[in-house]
Amino acid sequence: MSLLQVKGLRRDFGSLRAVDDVSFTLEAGSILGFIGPNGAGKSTTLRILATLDVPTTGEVLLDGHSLVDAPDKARPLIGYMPDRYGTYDDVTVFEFLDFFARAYGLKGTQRRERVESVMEFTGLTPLAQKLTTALSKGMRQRVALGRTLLHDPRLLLLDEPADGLDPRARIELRELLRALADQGKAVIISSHILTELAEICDTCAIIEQGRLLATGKVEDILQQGGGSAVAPELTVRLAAGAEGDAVWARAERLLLEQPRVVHVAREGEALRVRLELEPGTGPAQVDAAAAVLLTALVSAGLPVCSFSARERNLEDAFMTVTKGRVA
Ligand SMILES: Nc1ncnc2c1ncn2[C@@H]1O[C@H](COP(=O)(O)OP(=O)(O)OP(=O)(O)O)[C@@H](O)[C@H]1O
Repeated sequence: MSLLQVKGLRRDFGSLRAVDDVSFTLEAGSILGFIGPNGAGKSTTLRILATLDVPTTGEVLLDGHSLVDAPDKARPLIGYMPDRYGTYDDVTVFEFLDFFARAYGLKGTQRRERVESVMEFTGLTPLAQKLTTALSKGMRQRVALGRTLLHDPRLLLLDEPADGLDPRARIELRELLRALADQGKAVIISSHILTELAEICDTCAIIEQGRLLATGKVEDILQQGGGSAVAPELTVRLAAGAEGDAVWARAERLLLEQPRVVHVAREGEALRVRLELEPGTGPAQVDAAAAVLLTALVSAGLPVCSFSARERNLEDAFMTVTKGRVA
């Protein structure tokens, strides 16, 4: 049985249906990316999963306990990090975590050990005596994550945890979440930053206007709707040398004369080439089309120094699944 089972979840706010018939399951040890634009219903769904709200209809089972009928049994299993989390003035990292550990009912040595182990895991030990208000956003966010881990929950619900983090803090967050999944925790992370989710998640769910448009393994979603595993876009780099712009212009003209090429644009030191291929085209046909272009460029004496097809990414899949209706 899956750790989390969400069945036909619906949440109406007056006449607005914020969550509309959402169903999915999540296994222990896996990370689900919850993707959708602003207002899609991500936070509402996560709040219901955190037992902070109740669905209009539908059912959620966590380790067999109904979140609607027996929230008290499910709560100890849940760690929830909302999209806006506060810290208190004049409180150190240790005091902040210790306060919440008390709230979770931990006592004495057990409490101290738990706070220390959470600080160790999140890399906060050297900052234990720093005021939380003096921390960077990335570090404050680790404190918030640490707070959700104090009672060792089995399901982690993280609402836009990567929002506003710099690239380094994002990578570090990714590593922390992977380590938590490796410990057997199930993680749901919502975001509108698609590329980032692709790297971190095992499965993903795309939501728009309250409805799930696609769910499944990231690889399967990448294939969905687009028909091909590889986006028909190529990147060509030239060793243009002294001739410079003339070489780029020649390559651009030549590429535009080739069959299937619909668009060529210079981007810095590369040409991006878009192809038009029939729906259902597979990677082999994309490769064949690319080979024709490479042969044409080399035969014309153009100094190609790199030539690659761009992998279809989650952003492409999102645009296909939502039919480009949302940005
Ligand atoms: N308490 C509420 N009362 C009325 N409407 C609400 C309430 N909470 C959310 N909504 C509405 O429900 C819809 C879904 O909101 P939700 O916050 O779940 O979206 P989201 O995907 O998390 O977006 P964001 O990334 O902007 O937080 C929105 O139209 C929102 O205005």
